[in-house]
Amino acid sequence: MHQVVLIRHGQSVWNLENRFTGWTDVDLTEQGLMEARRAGGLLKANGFTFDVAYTSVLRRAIRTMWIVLHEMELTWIPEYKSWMLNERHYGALQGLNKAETAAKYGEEQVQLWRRSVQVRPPAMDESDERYAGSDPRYKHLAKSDIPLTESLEDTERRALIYWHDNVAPAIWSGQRVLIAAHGNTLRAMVKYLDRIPGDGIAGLDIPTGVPLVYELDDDLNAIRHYYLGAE
Ligand SMILES: O=C(O)[C@@H](CO)OP(=O)(O)O
Repeated sequence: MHQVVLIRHGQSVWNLENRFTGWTDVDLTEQGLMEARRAGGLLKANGFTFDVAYTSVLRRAIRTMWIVLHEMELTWIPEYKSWMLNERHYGALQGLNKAETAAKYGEEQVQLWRRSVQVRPPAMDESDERYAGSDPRYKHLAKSDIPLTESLEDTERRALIYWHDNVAPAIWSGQRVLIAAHGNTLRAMVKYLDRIPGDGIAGLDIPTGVPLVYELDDDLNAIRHYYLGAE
């Protein structure tokens, strides 16, 4: 049996302010830092350990991974960062308040943007100062890979390329893997691991800073999953 532990970053400043975040690089709040410390402590107390860790290029996930590894006395293990594990790109909605946007466009429309598998939020313009193409961390990307908006399905496509190219081989080689990522990247992985068809994932939200343990068979099909230390 194989095992992989997924963790969504701790509460971020924009989680707290209820703003669409996506690729915006906001930091953790005090509560988020505490959630990450608690997660690391819980993993250690429950006998977990890791050989390798993966995260996005966004500081809320990176910092969560670092804190978890620090608490576990595992800061020495190899860690890899990739834009492919970034949060779903929220297009032109990035930065807007979710409640104000719902008041303007209606709850139903905002729910579609947030939780539909295929619907993309309104796209950002390339001339927008928030455009990721002007951020040095994405300068090595092909222009066609730099999103202007993404559906959950788009996010799933890139996250699974990363899974198949990097994570699955590590698991198969016997390494114990930690992935610190984001609400929608992890929803996309859960959708894949649990083979949830269509819009079946719509009602699933992943809490911040709680380790989600997946036990996998030799073909990396999920056998069971559980949250560690969740009430
Ligand atoms: O704003 C975001 O990027 C995400 C995660 O916080 O929000 P949502 O819950 O709408 O997917």
